[in-house]
Amino acid sequence: MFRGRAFGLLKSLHLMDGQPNLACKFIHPAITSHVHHCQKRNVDYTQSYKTGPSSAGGQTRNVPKIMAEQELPGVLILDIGGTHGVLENLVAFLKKHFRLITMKEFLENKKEMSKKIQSVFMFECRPTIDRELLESLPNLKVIANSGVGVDHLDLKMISNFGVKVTNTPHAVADSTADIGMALMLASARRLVEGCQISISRDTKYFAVDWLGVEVTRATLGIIGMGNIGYKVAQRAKAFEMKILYHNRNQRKKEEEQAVGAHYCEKIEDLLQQSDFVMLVVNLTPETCKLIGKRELGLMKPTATLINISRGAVIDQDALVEALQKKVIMAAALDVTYPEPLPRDHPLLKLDNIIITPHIGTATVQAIRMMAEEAITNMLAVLNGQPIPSEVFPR
Ligand SMILES: O=C(O)[C@H](O)CO
Repeated sequence: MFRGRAFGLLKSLHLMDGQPNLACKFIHPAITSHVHHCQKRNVDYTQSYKTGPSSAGGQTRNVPKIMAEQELPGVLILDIGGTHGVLENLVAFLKKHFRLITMKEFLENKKEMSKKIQSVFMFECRPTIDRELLESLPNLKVIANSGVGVDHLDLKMISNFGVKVTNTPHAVADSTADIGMALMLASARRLVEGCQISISRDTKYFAVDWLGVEVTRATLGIIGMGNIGYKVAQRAKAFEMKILYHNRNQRKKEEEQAVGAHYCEKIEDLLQQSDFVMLVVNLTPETCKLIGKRELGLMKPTATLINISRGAVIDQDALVEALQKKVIMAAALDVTYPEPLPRDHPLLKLDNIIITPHIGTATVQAIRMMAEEAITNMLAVLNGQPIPSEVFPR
């Protein structure tokens, strides 16, 4: 079992002394649909920055045109923790146009700064956006979240303050789908146990006593066919898997055809037929504890449950019981509640589970794209332009 701390967090506040004056969009060319989305809105990508030296895998990235001839008095608060090396060049680029400060610095100079802040730029769940913070930022216009999940934000309360929220659904898709596949393969082929056997140099071990199952041609049930779910389906197709999916609101006919997926109107049908069930939904009041005792009981005893969405989508007590009693064969979770689990949590005592510390987007590429997508959204709001990815209160 693998446990650890979540990757470094980036959080920032963006302060503007005057009106925003960036002719902006900030985009990674690999986010194709996002780019198309922006191109339809006449975005001008005439600037670029280098993510690092080419010898170290650095690339040239197009960024939005910035009206450098205009005065740019903005202040951007940026706490990028462990991601500093990865975002170094992006930070240097931003520094040309904004003054950068940290959240700590903001809190220490709240009185002087609070009126200047127009945007909060956050990675993961930091900083905490509560009523007190919102009350201290009278000119706040946007909270640009790096990540697709916004369950840590009280959207209604934020909207009541007249503040917009944006997210990064495109930047996260590939890396999160990769983690879904990695968990599925690792669980099926018992990679973590295998690693432990190798490390302990267990001479009594024979592979035939210790078999996994194959992912190839197995049935995968994807719950939530959004950007990430679709990327999972594309990968599963390469493994010749039979792909079932269930969406609460919408059937996705185009995606279905592209990957040869079958739509299950009833989640029960998907649960009963799948060898692997992968959860890729947003956490909302409707999806909270979507998978409980009843749903686990519908799954095959040979099935594996994979969760790359949010921990609370599963009733964890029910999962513990199902794994203990072998109602299902195994689980592989990148998300739990809380994160990390307390040391004595029963999930951590099971041997038919893999748990990773919410690393779906913990890649160099994803972190950069998330920061870029968030900045694109942030600048769009500040400039009164169409917002590529706005999240609305429900
Ligand atoms: O919400 C997301 O996109 C991931 O959990 C990373 O923040």
